[in-house]
Amino acid sequence: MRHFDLIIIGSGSGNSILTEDYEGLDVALVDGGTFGGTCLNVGCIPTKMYAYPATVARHAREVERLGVEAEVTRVRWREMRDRIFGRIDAISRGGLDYRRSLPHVTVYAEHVRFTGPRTLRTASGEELTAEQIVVAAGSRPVLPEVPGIDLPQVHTSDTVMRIEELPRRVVVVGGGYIGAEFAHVFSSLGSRVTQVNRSHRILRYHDPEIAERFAREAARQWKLEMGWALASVTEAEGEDGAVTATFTDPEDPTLTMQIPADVVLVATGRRPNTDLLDVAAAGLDVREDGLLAVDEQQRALAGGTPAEGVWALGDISSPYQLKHVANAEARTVQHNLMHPGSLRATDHRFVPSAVFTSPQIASVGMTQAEAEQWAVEHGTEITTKVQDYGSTAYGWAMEDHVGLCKLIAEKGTGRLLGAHLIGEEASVLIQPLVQAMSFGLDAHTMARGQYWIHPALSEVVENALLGLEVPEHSPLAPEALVARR
Ligand SMILES: Cc1cc2nc3c(=O)[nH]c(=O)nc-3n(C[C@H](O)[C@H](O)[C@H](O)COP(=O)(O)OP(=O)(O)OC[C@H]3O[C@@H](n4cnc5c(N)ncnc54)[C@H](O)[C@@H]3O)c2cc1C
Ligand SMILES: NC(=O)c1ccc[n+]([C@@H]2O[C@H](COP(=O)([O-])OP(=O)(O)OC[C@H]3O[C@@H](n4cnc5c(N)ncnc54)[C@H](O)[C@@H]3O)[C@@H](O)[C@H]2O)c1
Repeated sequence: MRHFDLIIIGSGSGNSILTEDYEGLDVALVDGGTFGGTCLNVGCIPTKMYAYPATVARHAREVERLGVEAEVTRVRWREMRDRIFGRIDAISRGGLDYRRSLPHVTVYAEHVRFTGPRTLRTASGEELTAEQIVVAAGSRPVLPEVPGIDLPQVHTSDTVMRIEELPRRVVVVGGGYIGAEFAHVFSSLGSRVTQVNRSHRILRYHDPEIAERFAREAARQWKLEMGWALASVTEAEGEDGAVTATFTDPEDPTLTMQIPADVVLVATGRRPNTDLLDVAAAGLDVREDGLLAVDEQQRALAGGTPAEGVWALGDISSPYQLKHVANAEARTVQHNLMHPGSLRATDHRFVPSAVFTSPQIASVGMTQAEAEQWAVEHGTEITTKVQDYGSTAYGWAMEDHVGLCKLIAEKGTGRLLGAHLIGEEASVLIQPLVQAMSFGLDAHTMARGQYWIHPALSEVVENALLGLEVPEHSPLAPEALVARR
């Protein structure tokens, strides 16, 4: 048995806790998977390194409307893959070597399970205890339990980015972030893609106006099938290496659909790794959705109250499943471990997210339906404005007929409640709106209290702000900015 001051389970966002402030502590960093976790190795970073060239290829395929003839003549998949993972694998290896080089850090490259409060057992049988434990053990893909799910042609986001060739035909199962991003990557690079979703809406947590616009664009780029659940995957007869994915209608299982494919990518959600950690042995609370229960200070809960010396962050305890949220929670834990007398809470008020497809999608705050409900509960009114990219000068330059910026605000104050964008660079355009919401800037002051570069695409945000029915003299507006307007 070995006792530590601090054990961190998970080298993804958990790894970033270890700054020089921790040099005086005896620390164990435990990870049974690839060092650096999901975002670096199999998540945000490699997907975006594929999504960018895919977007470039998509533009080349669609530039004819601007009077330019171009075509994608060849995609060198292996070269792209090796460039991407040449960079990523080196960062992962370098991170592991660096941690191993630190005298105060012991790295355990194995899985652990709880055997009691603040007591763990490694896969090789060693018992570890600590004064403080940080659980940052993440999540993993959920696979439907259907025949053929273990065939080598069936992939998840963990494996599909390392395949040898760009597949001719890809079936993407699932209509969430991961399904959408990979459908974009493979179809733009040249695979024939069919995306199949169980429900009749893709990107179901997005504002319906955005999700519908995306579904329209997706259906133009690849085949989109809604209302089918994966039933089985079988080896295709007479076609070497190919498979047939069979789907049934969840409302009438006698209705089936069969799609031939070279790769089936399953993107049907991710589940927190609480079950693999035996958190019950430590007496920790697990929510109905499988997340480890935490409070705003990131303290793990046991019987509804903070468990002594146990913290959690990221996908294991966060319903957002987003890296910037995991990072923010890691900063909270980093502070709280060192300052037990002045604990901080994580700010989860305005969490943005983006889908890196073509067009991109970005969103923060309430959808229109959520804002309407909020207004009823608070005895107030909302105002909304939808501004097309195509109504701005840069939108004309792009000959854009897709992009839109939808804003939702409180009528009486101009307080921004939600922002939802689809279109070119939506993930970048949204950031000033996140800033305004985070710092309480009202819509009119945001529009008129600063210059907007003409004729940049950001004018779509300016015009959307000006289109909201909000007061010019908001009670929220800071004095200095009112004077400047
Ligand atoms: C394909 C894909 C694309 C994504 N794209 C984006 C994006 O664009 N933007 C965004 O914000 N988010 C994105 N995400 C989500 C983001 O990757 C996660 O929210 C984030 O990485 C979670 O970080 P974490 O530290 O909680 O967990 P992880 O980074 O998963 O770290 C957990 C670590 O714990 C280890 N571990 C688990 N159980 C044990 C155990 N019992 N013993 C020892 N070690 C254990 C694992 O091996 C892993 O390394 C994406 C995810 C995927 C899958
Ligand atoms: N850009 C980003 O920020 C980004 C990118 C990728 C992933 N992520 C994170 O990863 C998480 C997981 O993403 P995801 O796309 O796997 O999950 P998700 O929950 O967003 O979507 C899963 C989809 O699969 C469908 N589905 C479920 N079971 C099915 C079945 N048997 N047959 C057919 N369809 C089925 C669901 O209807 C749903 O549309 C997300 O919640 C997100 O936070 C973020």
